[in-house]
Amino acid sequence: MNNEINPDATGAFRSGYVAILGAPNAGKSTLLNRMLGQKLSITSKKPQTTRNRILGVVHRQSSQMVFLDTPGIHRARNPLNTRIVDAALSTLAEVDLILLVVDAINPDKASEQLLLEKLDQHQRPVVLALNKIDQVQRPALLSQIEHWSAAFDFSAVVPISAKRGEQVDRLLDAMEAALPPGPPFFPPESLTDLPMRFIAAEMIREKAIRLTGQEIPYAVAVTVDLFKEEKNGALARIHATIHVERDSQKGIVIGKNGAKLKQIGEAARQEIENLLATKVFLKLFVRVQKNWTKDTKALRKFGY
Ligand SMILES: Nc1nc2c(ncn2[C@@H]2O[C@H](COP(=O)(O)OP(=O)(O)OP(=O)(O)O)[C@@H](O)[C@H]2O)c(=O)[nH]1
Repeated sequence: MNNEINPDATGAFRSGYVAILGAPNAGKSTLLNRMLGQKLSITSKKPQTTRNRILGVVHRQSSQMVFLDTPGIHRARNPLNTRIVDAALSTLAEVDLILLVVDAINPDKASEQLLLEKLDQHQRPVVLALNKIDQVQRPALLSQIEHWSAAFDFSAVVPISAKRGEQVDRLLDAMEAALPPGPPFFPPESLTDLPMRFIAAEMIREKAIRLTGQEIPYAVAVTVDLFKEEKNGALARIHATIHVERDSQKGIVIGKNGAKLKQIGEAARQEIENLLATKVFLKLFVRVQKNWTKDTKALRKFGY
């Protein structure tokens, strides 16, 4: 065991895998980023931007939590959504604890009902985070706490603001208490075991979605075609392709005289440089792949 890890007074160290579940837009990515203290999962004002399972590790003095970030569970309407739901549900069998995030401003009753039914079958401890309390009046919050406490036998119900970081420590305390005793899975310095090329692809996808505003829907995927570290890691050469569904979307992503693509590349490059702590040469391409969100074969290629 590493010297930096100090078991609590009883000598018990707790560890476990944690699945983050919740309706689209509940704030799962924001909360995960807050807990990890570093931006890994992507956030956006539009729902359903998290399509991949992201593994991050939170180290505390007396516990270690390994997070599996899952996409929002909602009713599947096309093959992409079916895969999202399958991925989210299959995560439950692998974890020691489930963290359910609910948007306290706009609880998505249908999604949450579906979720609670699934959670019942899994017999795992569930901690409920009632998120976005910065936007909710106290009486409304109290009635929500009552509602959820009656709806399910949660290990704990903790009101939080992921955005402001309010009560997030209390949430981590409650989660820690619900974990089984056990040694840490990873050395303390590991924030994530995600390969860097995956992180790079996520950063580019986030910038493409953010910088094209409302014009580009979820029909955006990014593949990293080349990721080469040079000069003993002082430089990373990255070639990536932004895949869209239609010619019109390609035009939007490229922009007038290539201005938009340049902006996306610049923003993504800076973020990847910060994360890798190296200089990055980033080259972006845009490709039209008709109907990729409906095409199961294409989905597999993009890793969904
Ligand atoms: N007011 C407020 N807004 C929040 C809070 N936490 C998250 N949000 C906002 O809610 C929106 C959705 O947050 P995300 O973290 O992307 O939500 P998500 O659950 O990961 O969404 P999906 O990827 O669609 O599953 C973003 O605009 C966040 O800024 C909070 O505590 N308070």
